[in-house]
Amino acid sequence: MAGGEWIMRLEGIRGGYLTGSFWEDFLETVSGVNLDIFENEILGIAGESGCGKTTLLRIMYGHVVKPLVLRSGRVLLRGENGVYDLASVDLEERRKLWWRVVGYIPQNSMNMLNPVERVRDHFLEILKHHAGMGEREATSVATRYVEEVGLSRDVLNAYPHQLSGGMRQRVVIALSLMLKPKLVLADEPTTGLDVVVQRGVLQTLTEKVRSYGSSLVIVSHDIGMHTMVTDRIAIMYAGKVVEVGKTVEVIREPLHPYTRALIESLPKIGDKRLRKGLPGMPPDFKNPPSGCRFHPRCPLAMDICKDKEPPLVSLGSGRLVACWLYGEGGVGVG
Ligand SMILES: Nc1ncnc2c1ncn2[C@@H]1O[C@H](COP(=O)(O)OP(=O)(O)OP(=O)(O)O)[C@@H](O)[C@H]1O
Repeated sequence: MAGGEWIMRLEGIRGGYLTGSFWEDFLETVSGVNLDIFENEILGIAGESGCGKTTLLRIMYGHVVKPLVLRSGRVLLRGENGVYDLASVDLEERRKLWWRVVGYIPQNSMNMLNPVERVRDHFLEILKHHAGMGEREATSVATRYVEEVGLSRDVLNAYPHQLSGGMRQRVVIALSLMLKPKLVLADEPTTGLDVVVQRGVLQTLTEKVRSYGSSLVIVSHDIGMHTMVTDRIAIMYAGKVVEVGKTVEVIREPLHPYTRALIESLPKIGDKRLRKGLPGMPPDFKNPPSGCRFHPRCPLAMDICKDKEPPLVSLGSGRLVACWLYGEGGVGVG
C-alpha cells in the first residue's frame, strides 16, 4: 500500500501534440498536472477516452518524441543514485533508467513484439544490454521470468504470432518486470483480451509488482478494474487531474461531480435500472471552456465555475479535489 516516500513526482506538467509545422500549432492535452506516486503503491489513472491519460503516461516514462511535446514541468524520478528529472536528462541517461528503474507497458503492447524475432530474443536483448548479462545467465533468467508469469518455458522458442493475445501480454509483462523496476507504467494493459484472460493477466501483473516491492501506475477508463486492483486513484478530465484519493474512498464517496457521474454510470449487482450516462461531450482541447473545464456538463455548476479555474486542493488524508464546491475549505496544492 501507499506510504513513505514518493518514487515519482510530477510538477506542473503541460504537454500535448504538435499539429503543424509551427510552435503555435499545438494541442495541449495535459494541462498543469501535479501528482506524486509513492513507493509500494498501485495508482490508477481514470477518465473518459481522450482525456489525456496516455499522453501523461508517455511523459511520465520520459518518452517524449514528436509530435508529442512537453511544454513545461518536471518529471522527478527517484533513481538508484538520486533524483532525476526525466523531462531534462539526456536520452542516454533515460535509457539507463528505462527497464531498470522505470518500466513501461504501452497500449496494445502485445502487438508490439517484433514478429520476426522469437520471444527468447526479446528477453536476451534487454538482459544483455540493460543488465550486462551473458547468453547463459540471460537464458536462465528469461526462463525463470516466463515461468513466473504463468507461461511454459517453450514460449521462449515461439514467434509472437504463435501465441494467443493473453500469452503475448504475459510476455510483455515479464519483459517489463524482469529487471525489477521501482516503477511500472501500464497503459490499458488488458484491452483487447477477453474478460477471463483479463483477470488472470491483471492478477499476474499486480502480484509481481507487489512481490518486488515496486509501484505500478495503471491507466484505464474501466473504473471496475480500478476498484479491484488499485490503492489510490487519480481522475482526469480534459487534461487535468480533478480528484485524487484512496480508491475505496473515492468510489464510496466521490466528491467531484465528474467523478460522481463516472461512478453513477457503473452497473451495480442486483440493480437492473438503466445506468445514467454523462450528458454532453468532453471539451475540444483547441478551445477548452473557461474556468472549470467540466462546468458546461456539471449539474452543480455555479457562477464562479465559468470564470475561475478551481485549484486542486487538499481535504486531508491524501484526498485532493479541484472543484469550487470544496475550494474555499481546502488547502491549495498548486
Ligand atoms: N499523435 C497525436 N497527434 C495529435 N493529437 C493526438 C495524438 N495522440 C493523441 N492525440 C489527442 O490527444 C488527446 C488525448 O489523447 P490520449 O491518448 O492521451 O487520451 P486517453 O485518455 O489516453 O484516451 P484513450 O483512453 O482513448 O487512449 C485526444 O484528443 C487525442 O485525439
